[in-house]
Amino acid sequence: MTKEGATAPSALYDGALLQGDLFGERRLYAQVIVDVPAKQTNRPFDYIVPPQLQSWVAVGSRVGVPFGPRTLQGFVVGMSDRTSMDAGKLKPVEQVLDLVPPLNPELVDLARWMSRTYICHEITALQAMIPGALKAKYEKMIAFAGEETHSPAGETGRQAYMFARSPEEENIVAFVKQKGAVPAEALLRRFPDASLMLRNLLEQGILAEINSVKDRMNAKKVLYVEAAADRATMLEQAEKLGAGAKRQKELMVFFAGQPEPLPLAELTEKLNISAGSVKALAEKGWLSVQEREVYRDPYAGRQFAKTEPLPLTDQQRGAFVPISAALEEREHRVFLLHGVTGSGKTEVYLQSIQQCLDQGREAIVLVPEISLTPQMVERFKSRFGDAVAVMHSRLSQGERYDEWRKIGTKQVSVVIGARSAVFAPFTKLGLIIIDEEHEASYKQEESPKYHARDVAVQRASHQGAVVVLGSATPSLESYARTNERSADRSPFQLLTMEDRVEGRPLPAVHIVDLREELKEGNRSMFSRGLYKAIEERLHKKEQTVLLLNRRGYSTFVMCRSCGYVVQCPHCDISLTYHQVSRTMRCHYCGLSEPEPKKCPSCESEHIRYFGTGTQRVEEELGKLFPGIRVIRMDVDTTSEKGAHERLLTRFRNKQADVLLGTQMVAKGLDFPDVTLVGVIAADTVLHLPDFRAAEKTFQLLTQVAGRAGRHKLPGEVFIQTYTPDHYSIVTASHHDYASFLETELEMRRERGYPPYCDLVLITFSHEQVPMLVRAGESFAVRLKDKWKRSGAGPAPERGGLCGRGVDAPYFEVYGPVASPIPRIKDRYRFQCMVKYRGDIDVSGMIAEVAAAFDDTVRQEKLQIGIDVNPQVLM
Ligand SMILES: Nc1ncnc2c1ncn2[C@@H]1O[C@H](COP(=O)(O)OP(=O)(O)OP(=O)(O)O)[C@@H](O)[C@H]1O
Ligand SMILES: [Zn+2]
Ligand SMILES: [Zn+2]
Repeated sequence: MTKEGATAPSALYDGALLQGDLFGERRLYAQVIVDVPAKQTNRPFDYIVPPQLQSWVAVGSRVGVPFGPRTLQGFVVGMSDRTSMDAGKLKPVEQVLDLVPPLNPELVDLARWMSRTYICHEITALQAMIPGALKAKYEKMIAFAGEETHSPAGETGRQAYMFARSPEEENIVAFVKQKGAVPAEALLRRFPDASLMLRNLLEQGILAEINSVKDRMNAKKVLYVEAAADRATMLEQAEKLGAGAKRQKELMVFFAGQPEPLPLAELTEKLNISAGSVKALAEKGWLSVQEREVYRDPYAGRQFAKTEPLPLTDQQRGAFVPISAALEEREHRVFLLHGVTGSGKTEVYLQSIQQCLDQGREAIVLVPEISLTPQMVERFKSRFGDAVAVMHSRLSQGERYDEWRKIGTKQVSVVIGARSAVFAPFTKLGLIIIDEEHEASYKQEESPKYHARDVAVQRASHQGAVVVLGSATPSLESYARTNERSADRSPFQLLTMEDRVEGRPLPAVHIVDLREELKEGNRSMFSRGLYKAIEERLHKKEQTVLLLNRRGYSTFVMCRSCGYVVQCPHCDISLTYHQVSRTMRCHYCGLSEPEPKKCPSCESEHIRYFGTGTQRVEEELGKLFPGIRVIRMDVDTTSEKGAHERLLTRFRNKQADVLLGTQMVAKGLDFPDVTLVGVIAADTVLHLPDFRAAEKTFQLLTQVAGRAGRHKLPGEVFIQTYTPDHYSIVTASHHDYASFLETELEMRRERGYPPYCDLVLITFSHEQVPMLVRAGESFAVRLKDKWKRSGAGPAPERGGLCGRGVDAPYFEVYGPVASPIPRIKDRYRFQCMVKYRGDIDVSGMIAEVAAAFDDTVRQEKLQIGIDVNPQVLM
């Protein structure tokens, strides 16, 4: 049973029961968003802040609050001395979970913005901002309800306590009383046979059951030992110890000369003594043992040699000066730094950060998870030392939590991390850098489906901070914004670095036509050119990087003789092969065709779906070059903690000739002896059913080519492909972003895709197809209706986007059609795509339509997923 009025222990009071009247002199109310992601709870609820908690509760605090029969975790999103509710009916905040609020008003606002923009519950956005360790864990606690509480039950509790009979019951009560509150589980572990007695005590009101919110992870604590007396006393007492206490004597002498506290573990190891000796001396009062909070430091013991700023090249200076000026002005600006691979973008970042720190402000650096390598971290740690916290998913939950805590306590002023580091709770943010800004991994694929780039811009505008988006291959969306003409969005400022530092040349790129190789009788996965080039590197003891892009493998059908890829006649997108039904399907319009037996273009029978893995490439390398040392880097070899780092370190130390891998070898690596890069098959991404396929191909090829010849030795690149004439491959081979951009923009304009419009993908899933079709169609109709009634005019004809001027407002709903992945876990999936342009509150409209489906969603188990500006169209 739950006791009315018994106040839960607060984390602040270390388990002691809170006391006192609910209303002190000052009335204070907290608006709280509770930990229930549902439509009914997607708004703040008012709670009374009791006087003893008033100095601890602030906007951004995590609290435990009663909600129905439960106690829930919640976030305080507002504070007020009045409430529009009936104050007499409001319940009090029970717990405050942190000494320092983990979020701040700016982040709370950001969560509201995310909730509107990405159509998600506010609690989902708030939860995304804190490390997993702080997500709520609910625990049943047993507390003493007797004389110490002033709760209504207090009196009976005390009386009942006097009637408590057995000594065992007395023991339990004494134990709970001493602890203040004990987790029910722990209590039963301590008194294994006491469940019946416990129930009695609860029923008599001596003990009370309370719900408590706990963190999943606690700060790590370590025992520290230090001398409890001065040097002379320690030595004097050491003399008095008998011969039997040799170890204790040693310890006393040691501590006589040791003014600083030492961790117990270190002490026992160093002096080879047992913890028992320490305990004995502590009991005698000569040593003191204390618990201290420590940080789990993933980089403990690592030395980072300090680096000094490099004198900037002219092009670096050209980029740095405007960034520096904006920082100086404390002006919110967004820069797009377009610098070729090896142009020295990192040094521009480092010096910009330095300036930001010199102003007493803070900086966030985002890098794609995959390129958050030790090398990258080292560059920042070496320049800024302990001021840097690192956050990525390969850290343990505890390590991540500790790195994050350093931000709140102002021990660090730079955070380098993957996507979610954009939420680092800095309050004096001056600069956010997003390296490789084109990377799809900046988009979170589960709710809240945010894009770190948009969040960064939003945060920076709020705090008057500068954003620098860096890339050798900027996304079309970002590039287009450097030419922004609409009144409601400010343009990004373009900064360009066209050359590598010290005039090092970009590598020479050879495109190899694999159809020719086959014609000449070469069935190996290595063309003759690439084979010779690898052989040469082995001879010269230089290194090779080989990229095998597995994404998209086995899904498209291609002719090995002529390179023809089966495409949808209506959509200009490759058809996807479905092995089970042996059919080819279009995921945009739903077309389905049987698998072809012969190439429709050249009649060859060498037409088949594509497939090859890194393991097979490794085997073949071994056969072709006996004794070759290969490091394979893919999901299989990097799943273990630290494996990624270990493999790269081995490669850097030249313990291997070839680094073979998936996308993870393409980014950020800077190894002086890599002079050859080979791409086994460049087409794999190209034929994904995705309007960004060409862009992704261009980016990947440019990035991986950029790994070669970055230092003294010149580099060379081989791109093997069945479509050597595709513009994304041709332009990548010439390092020609401008030409790629021109062609690709024209395609996007014609087909009506970003950056010429925005997209929202709405995915419906259900066990039955008819239900889905009905729901999808009704959704689309309602949405179109809303648009019409908004007075913005009739929806244009299909394809109308390209006919109109690129600036005219536009709105159209496509579908419903089957999703590219038509069934997941026995649920069928359909989707609608909204394309729009202009300052239209499409998120708001969709949210309203979705709300009308709430009942269906609940009753019929229909699921509706909404993805604003999706990166993945599956
Ligand atoms: N001003 C400078 N003087 C001398 N060397 C420099 C200078 N700036 C950068 N470098 C060196 O040039 C190399 C390439 O720089 P960096 O790795 O920053 O390139 P990048 O632009 O980030 O390339 P990528 O996009 O491929 O990651 C590095 O080895 C770096 O130490
Ligand atoms: Zn063919
Ligand atoms: Zn189609």
